[in-house]
Amino acid sequence: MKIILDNLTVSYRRHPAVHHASGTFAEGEATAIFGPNGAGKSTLLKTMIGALRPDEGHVRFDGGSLADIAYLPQQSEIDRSLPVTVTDLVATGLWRRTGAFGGVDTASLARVSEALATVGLSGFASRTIDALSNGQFQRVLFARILVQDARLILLDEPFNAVDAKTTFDLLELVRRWKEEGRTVVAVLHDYEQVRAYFAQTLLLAREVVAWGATASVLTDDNLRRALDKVAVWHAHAPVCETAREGA
Ligand SMILES: Nc1ncnc2c1ncn2[C@@H]1O[C@H](COP(=O)(O)OP(=O)(O)OP(=O)(O)O)[C@@H](O)[C@H]1O
Repeated sequence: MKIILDNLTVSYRRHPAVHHASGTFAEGEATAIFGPNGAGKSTLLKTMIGALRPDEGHVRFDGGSLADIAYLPQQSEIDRSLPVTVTDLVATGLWRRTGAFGGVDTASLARVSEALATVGLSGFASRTIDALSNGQFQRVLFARILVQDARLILLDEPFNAVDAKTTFDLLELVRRWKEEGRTVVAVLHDYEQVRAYFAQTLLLAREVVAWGATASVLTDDNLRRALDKVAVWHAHAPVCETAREGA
């Protein structure tokens, strides 16, 4: 499925965090969203899943819909104090098929077990999620994405505070998803990870600085332009005039 941003502006109290962004996330590609802190990366993902409403412009899905998306928020936004088991959490990835109260049948349990094995967590099925390390928890969330079987996978800083071995294993899963023809979009801060696993990059600094083949986007010149843009806008982002007209 292809995702098209059409002149997208998203604001917090009319101060734009994403400003007139246009472009296309290519189908079956792995695209990194790269940019300085405060560049609007998380805001863009939240708008793509429908959690934030644009002031102006649209997100369009070509060949799919919101229901085909698996979204992984930043770890800091997830409540890990809930007394749920690893199996319970991974099984929520099946809700789209079973409904929230559909129960977990034998076939579903088999899918959950298989996903846990794939992420190297066989034997963790009945642990509660508060008893996991950051890396183990992130493996569980990737297992949940596996059972979701989504065409579009959105990941927000998936390797933050995650150990090197887990990061490597989960990046290999990203590679597999791409080989399976899924569309993967990930917010990342690690330049080497982007270069090794993401053929496409969107460099965002509130506005689109560059978008295309990673090698041509992540140039010194573009990175400097991105930093300059965010430095100027970050502290006193002005009210967007077009957003104000629409408000
Ligand atoms: N709920 C909110 N209310 C008001 N302003 C917000 C809110 N969330 C984000 N912002 C502001 O919007 C801008 C973009 O934030 P966003 O989290 O999208 O950036 P980011 O590129 O994901 O940053 P980081 O790399 O630090 O996670 C920032 O200036 C931020 O302070």
